[in-house]
Amino acid sequence: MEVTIESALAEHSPIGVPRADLEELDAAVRSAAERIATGREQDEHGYAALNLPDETDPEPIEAAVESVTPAENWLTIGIGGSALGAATITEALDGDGATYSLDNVDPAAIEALLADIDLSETAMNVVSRSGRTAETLANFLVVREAMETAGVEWTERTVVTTGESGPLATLADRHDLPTLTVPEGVPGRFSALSAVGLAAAAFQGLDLEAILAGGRQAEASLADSLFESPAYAYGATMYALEARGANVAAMMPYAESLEAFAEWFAQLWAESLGKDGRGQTPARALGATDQHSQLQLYRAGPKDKVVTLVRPRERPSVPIPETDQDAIDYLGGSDLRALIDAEFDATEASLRKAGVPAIRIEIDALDPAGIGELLYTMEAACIMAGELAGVDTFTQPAVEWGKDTARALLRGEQTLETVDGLSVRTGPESQ
Ligand SMILES: O=P(O)(O)OC[C@H]1O[C@H](O)[C@H](O)[C@@H](O)[C@@H]1O
Repeated sequence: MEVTIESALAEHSPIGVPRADLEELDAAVRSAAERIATGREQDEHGYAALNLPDETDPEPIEAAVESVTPAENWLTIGIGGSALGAATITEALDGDGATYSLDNVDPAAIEALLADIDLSETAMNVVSRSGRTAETLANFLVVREAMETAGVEWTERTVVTTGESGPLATLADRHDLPTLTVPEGVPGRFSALSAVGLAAAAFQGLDLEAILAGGRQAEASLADSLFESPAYAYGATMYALEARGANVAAMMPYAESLEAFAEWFAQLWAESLGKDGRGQTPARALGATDQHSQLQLYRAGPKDKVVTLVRPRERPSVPIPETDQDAIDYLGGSDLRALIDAEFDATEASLRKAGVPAIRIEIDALDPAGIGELLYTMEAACIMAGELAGVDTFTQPAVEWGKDTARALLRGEQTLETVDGLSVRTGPESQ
C-alpha cells in the first residue's frame, strides 16, 4: 500500500501543509505513536482494536457460520459499526452467496426484502456490541417472526455477535444460539477485523486468514514517524489540513466495490473525531461517477476540502472494442482499466491545479489482504488524528443522547417539545 500526500502540500494548495510544518508535526506524531503503542500493549479501550489482526481467530467464526448454514442468503442485522465492516468486506470482495445488511428500520425496505428472499434459505447474524440498540433488536424481532410464520426454525438459523453481557447475550443464552464475541475494548467502528466484520465474509467462503494477514501487514508498517508509516502519514496530514481549514474530508474510491468502504470511513472519521467543536465532515463520492457531479464543487467550491482518492493497482482487463467513428476512436483498442486509471490520475491533477488538497491511497489489489490492509490503515490513521487533536477518539456521547431519547419516546417516558410554525405542508388544508 502506498499513501501519497504530495498534492496536499502547501506548494500545491493555499490550504495545503508546508513541508516544514510536517517536519515539526513529526515530534508530536512520535509521542502519539508511543501513546498508541502503550495503549495496545495494555489492551486499553480502543487501542486494543489495533491488536485484532493478531488476536482474531477465524476458526470459531467459521464454525458458528457453518452451524447455521448452508443457506443462500446471509443477513447481518446490526447498525453503524456493527454493520458497516461486514458490508465493506463483502462488497469489496467477490464471495459466494447473497449478503444483506439490515441496518436501517425503514419498514418499506424491510418488508420488500422479506418478501423477496426465501426465508428457508436464509441465515442471520444479529450483531450488537451493547446488545441494546433499538434498530437492531427491532429488526431481529421482525425477521424472527417472519421466519416463524414461514415455518422456519429461526434458532437453527441465527448467530448472535455481542459483548460479554447484555440483553442480546441473555437471549442467545436462553435459546442456546451460537454466539460470537465482540472483543473487549474494541468499539464497534473499529471492529471490522473481528467476528463483527468477518462472519459475513466467512459465509461467502472468503479467506479470513488472508484478510487478517493484510491487517498484520499494515500493523507492521506502523512507525514512530509520519514519513515512515502510511497510516500515520494519512492521519497526521488530515489533522494538519483540518487545522488549515480543510473541514470536509471527501472519500472517493475509484472502485465500485469500495462504495461501502466510503460509508464505513464516514462513520469512523465522524464519530471518532467529531468532538469538542472540531472534526472534519466526511463526504462520500465514487470515482469515476462523481467526477460528473460532485467534482465541480470540490474543484470550484469553497476551499475547505481534502479529497482522498483510493484505487487498487490491479484490476481485471475489459478491452474497449475498436470503432471507426473519428470522435471516439481514442477509446477503441484501449481498456476500461486504462480508462478508470486515467480518470483517477486526471482527477488528482485537476484538484492540484485548482489548489484543492488531495491524498492518494493505492492498495495492491482488491483482494482479502488488500482490504484487510486498507481497513487497518484507516483505523490507525484515525487513532493518530485523534491523538494529535487531543479528542477522545473512542467514545460517542453525542450519538448516545439521541439513542436514549428515542428509547424514552417509544416507551412514552418523554415527549419532545414542538415548535409551531416551523413545518410547511403541501396539499389540501384538511390534511
Ligand atoms: O453494536 P451496538 O451496541 O448495537 O451499537 C451500534 C452503533 O450504535 C451507536 O449508534 C454507536 O454510535 C455506534 O458507534 C455503534 O456502532
